[in-house]
Amino acid sequence: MASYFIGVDVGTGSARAGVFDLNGRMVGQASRAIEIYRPQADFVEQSSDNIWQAVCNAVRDAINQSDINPIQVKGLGFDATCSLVVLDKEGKPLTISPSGRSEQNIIVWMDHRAITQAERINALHHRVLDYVGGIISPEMQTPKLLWLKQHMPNTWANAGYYFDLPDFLTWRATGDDTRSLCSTVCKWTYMGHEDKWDASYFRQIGLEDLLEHDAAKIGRYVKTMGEPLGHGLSARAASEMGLIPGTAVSVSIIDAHAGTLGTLGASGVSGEVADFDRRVALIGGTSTGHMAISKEPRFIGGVWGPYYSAVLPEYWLNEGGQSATGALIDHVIQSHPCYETLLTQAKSQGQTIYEVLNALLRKMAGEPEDIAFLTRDMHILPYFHGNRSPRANPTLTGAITGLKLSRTPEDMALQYLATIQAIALGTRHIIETMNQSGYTIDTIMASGGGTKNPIFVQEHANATGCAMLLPEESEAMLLGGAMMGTIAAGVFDTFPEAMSAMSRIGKTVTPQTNRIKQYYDRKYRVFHEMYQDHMKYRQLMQEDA
Ligand SMILES: Nc1ncnc2c1ncn2[C@@H]1O[C@H](COP(=O)(O)OP(=O)(O)O)[C@@H](O)[C@H]1O
Ligand SMILES: O=C(CO)[C@@H](O)[C@@H](O)COP(=O)(O)O
Repeated sequence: MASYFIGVDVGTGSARAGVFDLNGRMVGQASRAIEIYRPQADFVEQSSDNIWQAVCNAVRDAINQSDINPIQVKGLGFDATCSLVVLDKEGKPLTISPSGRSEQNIIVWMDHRAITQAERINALHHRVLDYVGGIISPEMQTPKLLWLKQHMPNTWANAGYYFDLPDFLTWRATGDDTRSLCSTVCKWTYMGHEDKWDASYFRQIGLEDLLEHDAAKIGRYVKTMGEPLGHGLSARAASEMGLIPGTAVSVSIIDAHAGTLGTLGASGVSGEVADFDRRVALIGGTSTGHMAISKEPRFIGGVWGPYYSAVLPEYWLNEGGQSATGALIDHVIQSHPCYETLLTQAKSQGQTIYEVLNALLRKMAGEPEDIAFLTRDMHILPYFHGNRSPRANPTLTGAITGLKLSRTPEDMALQYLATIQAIALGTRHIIETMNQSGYTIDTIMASGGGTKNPIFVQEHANATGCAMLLPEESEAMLLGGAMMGTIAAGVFDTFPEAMSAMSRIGKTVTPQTNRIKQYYDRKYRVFHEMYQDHMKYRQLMQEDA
């Protein structure tokens, strides 16, 4: 009987499961929506019970769809967004919300309630900040924990566990509360290269209580991805998922990092080999992550990391990112007066709204090579949810120039295109910054929901001048999770082995023409000027105050 491996991926909008064979071919897949609450501006919350239920249902559906016997499943790997889960001492959900509802027990990664706490931490210039790009982000866990301590003393007093969402999932699956090196290094300031928490940091920021009892609440045991947890799947979780108790479960990973496992080492039919200095993995979902790895630590201001062994053992990860990309595209189109009309049209044609907008752009341009030029007079500064990299400023905001008194579908298509182009220019800015610090990136290994969109992919190639390599298996996060399951089950010994057996390049998209390159060079200048103008406005208004 053939063996199969399951990857579970919890993104911002849904929980997904995929069943894979040892060649990395997916034989079954399912997805379930998850709830999201926004009780006030900058607050974004979820429920760990709701997410666990969605995970179990997705796993059951994926197995049914794949038509395999659960006994053939030999290993599982979980990935998820790096959101903060809070449980009481019995392991029950504990509120983190102004609503007071215990179901709302997750502060989602994109929540910006802790901007003040992050600023306070940054003012201390502690050495752990050297390992997060020089500036801690309110999207990371220690500012959020500080916010909780200051604003929700009851929750603070009653909390028994603080988990990164991926680690919550493996704890719920196995009963083992070991934490992942990926989450703890990337989001919790664990010093992976020294294999310890830095007590002086926790003391300085006022969270020294978290290190009591061997840091039991935030991570007493920290292990590398691929290591098996406890005795595998517990009887309870196995019955919830329709699997066999004892099935191997790997230490978890963050979603973008699983996408990196699923793509960064992929080989190609034309003999492409993985040169990690030249490759960046781009995971385009609600946000976008830009992941590059090196043998030596590279300290790049405004780019998260260097993170030791956060994706591949003994490699340092530099993680660039944009906090709102898919979320920004959706925000711009959903805010347009033509949204409902185009959505109805898309549904009646059995298409997505992106397909309808892409078709409209093709019609407006005449030739596919002319699409980029449609926005000569429309430019967007894409910092609607701050800038994660390389400016590392969560307080920045967005801007659009070139608006008219127009409310036509064509006008909506232009705003949609200009948004994609601005996001692509943000990626160019991040790659340029990485290339000033030792990388020679000219190849983007692309995955995530945004890369289902051919215009998103083509405009990223045009704006950056890089080749976009799309994996044969588009669900790269699920594949990365399944790879971890193969290692936990002892099928492969190392990630490079699993990567070369299970991931392949499917398609390459290259920049279109030299004329488009020159056009994007000009748009890139506008992109920078818009930021400078934005800062000038701020300065002017501060003088006014
Ligand atoms: N079929 C599609 N065509 C174009 N864009 C898509 C498609 N599906 C998803 N997207 C884009 O991808 C984003 C979500 O990506 P996804 O990887 O599913 O998200 P997450 O992992 O954050 O839950 C959406 O906001 C949307 O912009
Ligand atoms: O911070 C990170 C990754 O390190 C977040 O952007 C990430 O977890 C959110 O992922 P999605 O955009 O939902 O795929």
